[in-house]
Amino acid sequence: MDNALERARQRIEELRREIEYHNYRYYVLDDPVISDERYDALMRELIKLESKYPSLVTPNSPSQRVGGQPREGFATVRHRIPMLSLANAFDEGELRDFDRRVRSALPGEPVEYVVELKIDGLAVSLRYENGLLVTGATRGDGETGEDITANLKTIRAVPLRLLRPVPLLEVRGEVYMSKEAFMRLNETREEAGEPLFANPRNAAAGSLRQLDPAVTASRQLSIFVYGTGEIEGVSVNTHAETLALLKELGFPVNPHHRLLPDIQAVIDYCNRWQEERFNLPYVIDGLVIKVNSLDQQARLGATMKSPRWAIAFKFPAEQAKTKVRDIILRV
Ligand SMILES: NC(=O)c1cc2c(=O)c3cc(F)ccc3oc2nc1N
Repeated sequence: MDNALERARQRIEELRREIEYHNYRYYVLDDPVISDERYDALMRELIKLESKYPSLVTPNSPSQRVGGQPREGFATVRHRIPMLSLANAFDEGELRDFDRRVRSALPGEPVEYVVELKIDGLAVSLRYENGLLVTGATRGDGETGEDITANLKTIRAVPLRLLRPVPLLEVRGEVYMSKEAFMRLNETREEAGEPLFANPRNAAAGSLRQLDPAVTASRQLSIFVYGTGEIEGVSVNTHAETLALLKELGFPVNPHHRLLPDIQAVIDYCNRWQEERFNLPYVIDGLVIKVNSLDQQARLGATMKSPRWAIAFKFPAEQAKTKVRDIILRV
C-alpha cells in the first residue's frame, strides 16, 4: 500500500473512532463534548477521504448509515433465540401474584427485581459479529422477523460498530419516536395533505417498515436497548450487569431502570411513574419487571409465549391510549 493510501487509511480509522465516541457521548451518555458543527466537520472529512480512496470504504463506516437502494420487500430473519412477548399485570394484586409464582418456584432463595420503563415502540433485534452490526430485524411472530438492517442503520443511536469487539452479541431493544418528533412529523404531513399517524408507536413502526432507507433516515427515530439474545465471549450474571455492559458497548439504555429488593418497592415505583410519565419526552405504556439473577431466569424458564421471569405492568387502558391531544398539551 503506497504511503498516501496508508496515511489515508490511518486518518479514516482515527475519524471513525472519534465519530463513534461522540455518538456514544451524545446518544448513550446524553453528554456531548463537541458542538454539532465540529461533529459535522469530522463527518465531512471522513466522507471526503473515503470518496478520494473508495477502496477504504467499509459497510460499517459512520458514512454508510444511509446507504442502500429502496427494496422490493423485506427478507425474513429467524431468531435463534425466540423473541417472546411479556405477560401483563394490570394492578397491584396481579404484581403480587407474579411475585408469589416466582418465589414459590425458587423456594427459600432471595429474589430481587430490575424494573424498567416500558417504551411504547417497536421491538427489534440487532446482531453484531466481532463488534460489527450485521443484521437488524423486527420481532415478527417471535420466531421470524423482517430484515430491516438498512433502516435500523439510519438510526444514529444504533452503533454500527461496538466500542469494544465481542465475538457474538444479539441485542433486543425498542425503537421509538419522541413525542416532539411525532408532533413535527404530523405537522409536516398535515401541511402536505398526507394522513396523520395516530400515535408515536404507529409513526415509529411505519417509519421502520419503509422500503426506502432514506425515508427512515428522515424520521428521527431512536432506541433504548433492554436485553440480549445470543451472546458469546462475554459473561454476565444479572440483568443489571447486562444493562451496564450494553451501555459500555455503546447502546442507549433507559436511565430510569432500578434494581429493587422486593415487590412492594416495585409497586411503589410503578405507582410513581403512572403520573411521572407525562413529563417524559417519549411515550411509555407501563413498566417491565424482571428477575435480576440470570441463573434464576434460566430456572424459571418460559411458556411457549412468555418468560416466567418477567412481567409487564400496564397502565390503565383509558389513559394508556395516549391521545394526540395529550401529547400536544404535554410537550
Ligand atoms: N418495551 C420495552 O421497553 C421493553 C420490552 C421488553 C420485552 O418485550 C421483553 C420480552 C421478553 F420476552 C423478555 C424480556 C423483555 O423485556 C422488555 N423490556 C423492555 N424494557
